Amino acid sequence: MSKQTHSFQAEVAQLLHLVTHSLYSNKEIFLRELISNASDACDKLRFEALADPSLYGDQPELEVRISFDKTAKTLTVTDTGIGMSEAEAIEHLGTIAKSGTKDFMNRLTGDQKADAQLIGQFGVGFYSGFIVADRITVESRRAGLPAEQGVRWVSQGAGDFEVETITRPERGTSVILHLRDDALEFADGWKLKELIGKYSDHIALPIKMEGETWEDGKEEGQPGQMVKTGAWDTVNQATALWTRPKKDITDEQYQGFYEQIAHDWQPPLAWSHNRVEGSTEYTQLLYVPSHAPFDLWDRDRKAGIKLYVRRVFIMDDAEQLLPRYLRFIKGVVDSADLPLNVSRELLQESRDVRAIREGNTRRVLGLLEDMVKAETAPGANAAAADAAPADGKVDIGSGDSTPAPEPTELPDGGVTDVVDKNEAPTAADTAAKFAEEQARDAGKYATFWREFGAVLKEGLGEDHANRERIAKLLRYASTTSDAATVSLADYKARMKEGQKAIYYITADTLAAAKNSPQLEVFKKKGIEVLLMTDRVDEWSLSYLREFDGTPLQSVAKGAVDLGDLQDEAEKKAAEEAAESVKPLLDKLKEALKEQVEDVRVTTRLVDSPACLVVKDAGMSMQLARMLKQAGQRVPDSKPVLEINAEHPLVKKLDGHAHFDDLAHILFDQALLAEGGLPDDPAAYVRRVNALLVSRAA
Ligand SMILES: Nc1ncnc2c1ncn2[C@@H]1O[C@H](COP(=O)(O)OP(=O)(O)OP(=O)(O)O)[C@@H](O)[C@H]1O
Repeated sequence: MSKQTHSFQAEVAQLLHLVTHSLYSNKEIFLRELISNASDACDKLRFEALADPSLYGDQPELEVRISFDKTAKTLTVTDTGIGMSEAEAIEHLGTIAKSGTKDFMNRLTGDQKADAQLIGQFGVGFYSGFIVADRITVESRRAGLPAEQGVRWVSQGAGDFEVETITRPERGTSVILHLRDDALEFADGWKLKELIGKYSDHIALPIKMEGETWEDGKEEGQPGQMVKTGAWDTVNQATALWTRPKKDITDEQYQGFYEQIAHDWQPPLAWSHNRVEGSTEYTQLLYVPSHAPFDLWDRDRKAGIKLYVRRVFIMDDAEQLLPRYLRFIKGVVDSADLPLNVSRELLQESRDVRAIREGNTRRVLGLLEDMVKAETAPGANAAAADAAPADGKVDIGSGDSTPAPEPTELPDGGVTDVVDKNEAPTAADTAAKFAEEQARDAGKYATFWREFGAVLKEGLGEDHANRERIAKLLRYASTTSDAATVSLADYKARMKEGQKAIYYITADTLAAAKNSPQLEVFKKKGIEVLLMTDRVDEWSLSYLREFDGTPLQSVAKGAVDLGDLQDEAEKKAAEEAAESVKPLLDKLKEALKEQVEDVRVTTRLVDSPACLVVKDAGMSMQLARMLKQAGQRVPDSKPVLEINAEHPLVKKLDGHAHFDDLAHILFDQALLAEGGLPDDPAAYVRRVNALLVSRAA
């Protein structure tokens, strides 16, 4: 077929412009992106070939070859992966299927470093080739298609690309970059090897380069040069990182692997690498990222765990391997038990998967607990070091050569971690290492909480089995701390003598929570109240009725019962006040019968005249508002108006000429004070103005 010219989808053209301009200062990332695509293509072939081994044809090797030609100014990345048919090349290299790409463009900041980090997350990988090339030729043949059905795709990275049919004897893809004059540094063996080591060492597939050797000039005075030997050498480690013994892996390598699988160039906060043995056998390598992705709140967001079965890549985003509330975790699970042809449907039913999921959950919670320990016990001693390594990293036995040491049974579920006992360090070593790790880890949990705390809270409702562990990890702001640093245990330790509950309030913002009239009596008595402002708080706390034997009590629900914190005299005064204003309460009830369920005297107010509360079992007004905003149906329920009998405004009410207006103003103000809006704001304004005028007159 003759050449056809196609236009890029408008978004691609726009993207190309952005990519080549904004990433120019970080040129070298193109190689990582192209190798990553080549590796994905090989993974795809390996997976499809499980069902149809003939796809391998006469080329069983899966590998990536990188070659360059200084004279022709080209750099070529070739893989023996799945390849592309002509239609696929047009589709995959000419359009962007992902809806996230628009988001990508909106997020480009002009700050080149930040933008470079975004590139991988949004899958604009291939186009990064245009940072260093003024023309890219892609030659490909899809596995299973005959040699005559190869395709050549050529583009200069502007508005269009050309496609023609070619004969290509080999399966797979070659991406040929025609280097720009200012990118010729990449047509160099040393440079390329350095970049492969930096970015792609952990690709579980051989990356090969042709060997070079020095040849002296043939004649006197002629300069020598490097010449190709014709032998292809593997230049990366080419073993799946998670199968290597932990002691052989450096922190930099763990971080490099994280970059590769998470497409995140900021180092993770912590990781945990274990082989688990027992009735279900698997290796897990799980990372806690240091920042939230842009789509953390997207309900359809992909999960971050890659599933392998005996080192064969099976799928990305295996959502069954961790509960949803840990969806921010990235990593790899390699199962020894699952069948290679496992499907997503099968995963849902598998007992092994359930065991892995539970094991992963425990491990992540353990990692978080270790971060907390590192924060709360600086300078811990060797005894603590014996109990737990600071970052939860546990030694792993060798994947291949060394037989795994005997595991010790853990009481909680039959899974075990393999600890290489032969390598046991001395107590002094451990203590020194632990102290060093702690210094490094200080502040990590605070970072974690800031980024992911709100997601972890979902676990209260989602994961009954681990609810207590999750509860210990929660952090809130409180009337003693604006920062979300107060744990429920801290709170309990500070409770007043005679205090029977952990008090909290939910609101839209910290300011609204802090200044809520409902807090007045708590402030007066110096009782700490937790301030909750996450949308998920109210819902999640409905699953946490108590912590360590102490009930949690919303200060905006039910009547305040400060129990022993109120002395007899106060109780008596309150009862008397209630009696004396009874006729007023009846009148208010009548005036506001459309708005409120009841009117009663309160002891929770000091400076404000009134506030609104809901009944003990009722949905808080804050949650009701949130649900309504989200378009959900909310059962109609009216709040209770509580009035402060000591307040001058309340005292003035009885017998006032504008009683009805005042009653409504009292109600609307109470609503405003706790973050709501009057049903009829104009009527509220009218009433206030009428009163102001009548006073002025
Ligand atoms: N070497 C290759 N072999 C086969 N298909 C490829 C190759 N390189 C790219 N493709 C196809 O082109 C598509 C677009 O590649 P691109 O790098 O732009 O995004 P991506 O790989 O999907 O995303 P990301 O870079 O985030 O992994 C790929 O999804 C794949 O289908």
